[in-house]
Amino acid sequence: MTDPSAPASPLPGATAALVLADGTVFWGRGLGAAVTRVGEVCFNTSMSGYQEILTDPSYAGQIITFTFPHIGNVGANPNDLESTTPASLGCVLRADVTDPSNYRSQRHLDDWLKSVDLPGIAGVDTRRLTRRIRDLGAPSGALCHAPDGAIDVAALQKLAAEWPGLEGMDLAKEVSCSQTYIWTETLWDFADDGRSDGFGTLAEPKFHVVAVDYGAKRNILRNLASQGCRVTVVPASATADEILGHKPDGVFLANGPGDPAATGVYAVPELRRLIDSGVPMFGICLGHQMLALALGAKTEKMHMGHRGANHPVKDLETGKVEITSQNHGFVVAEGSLPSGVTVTHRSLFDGTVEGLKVDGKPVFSVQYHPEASPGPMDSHYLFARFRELMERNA
Ligand SMILES: NC(=O)CC[C@H](N)C(=O)O
Repeated sequence: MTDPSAPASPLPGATAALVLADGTVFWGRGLGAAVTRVGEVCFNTSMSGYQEILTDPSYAGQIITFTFPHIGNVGANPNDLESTTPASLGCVLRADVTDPSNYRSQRHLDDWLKSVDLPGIAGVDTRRLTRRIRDLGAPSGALCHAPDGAIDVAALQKLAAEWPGLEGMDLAKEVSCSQTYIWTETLWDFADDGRSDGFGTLAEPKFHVVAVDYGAKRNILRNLASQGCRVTVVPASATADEILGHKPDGVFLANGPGDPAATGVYAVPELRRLIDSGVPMFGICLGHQMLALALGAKTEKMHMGHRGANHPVKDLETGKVEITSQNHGFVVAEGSLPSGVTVTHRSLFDGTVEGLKVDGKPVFSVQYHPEASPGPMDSHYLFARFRELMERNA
């Protein structure tokens, strides 16, 4: 039922609204599933790859604003999914979704959003919303798609205001696999040009990697397989004994959603034992943050986070700058790093820690997403670096 005291929609025929905890309302036209979702509102500046972004499990608990205005114009297909069921909560778009025009498209974005139960809102002034997030930090918000226009702003504001926020939330346990499984699919073969399922299969594995699944993206596992690794994917709750019981040549710590400190409660003691075991380790994003916690450092919530495919990062060892794909709202507090841990990479946007290595041990990590799905492939060398560590350790 519509609350009569609620502000009237300034947009005739509005079928969706995004209401922030402070009462700010963005009216628009609904797309996707006709549902309401409540979470943190963030923004991503990538100009492509909306399907990979929406299915990245690291986005659990988040409503994603796309700053790029034309989303949906290349449709949707099954090859661009980073997970089967999206953990993100919905999308906020500037322009209405036009008919898809791309040879890889198999269905309309609106149709795909419906099939995975995700709501969207189009027609929003995403520049205004993004500036608000930049200036005031990522707010809680409620996104409602109601095809009959019955939108109760006061009720949505209440939902947003009561949402507890990502700090202290362990969401890895919600998106992690429940059973151990084997991954051997390799990267997309561009020679195939996307006209069929062009993923390969690892023929002769050279290494065995155990990947701890805090919310792993498929293209990370494909990158490992393309480096010759047969990957055993284990749940986030796996113990060091279980992981080492697989006799891995290397241990990979995946990306994932939520607050690393909350996830660390059960994972950190296990990671400490893995670091001491001398096995080569590589962590990405949440995996990097968890590694830092296991080394005795602290993590903290960022003001608005880093989300996009255009973030410059400097490799402090080579002096090279790589353009990276990022998605994180927490960061390792540099001042809390113990001696024996070296900062290897730094953000050229805000100077924050983007990479670490442990002196004298085959252990390193990055805060960004070197698989770059979507994004430039400047950082693929890190998967080769992990393989080289395993070669040297053999
Ligand atoms: N991509 C990720 O792994 C995200 C890590 C963590 N949830 C953060 O927001 O900082």
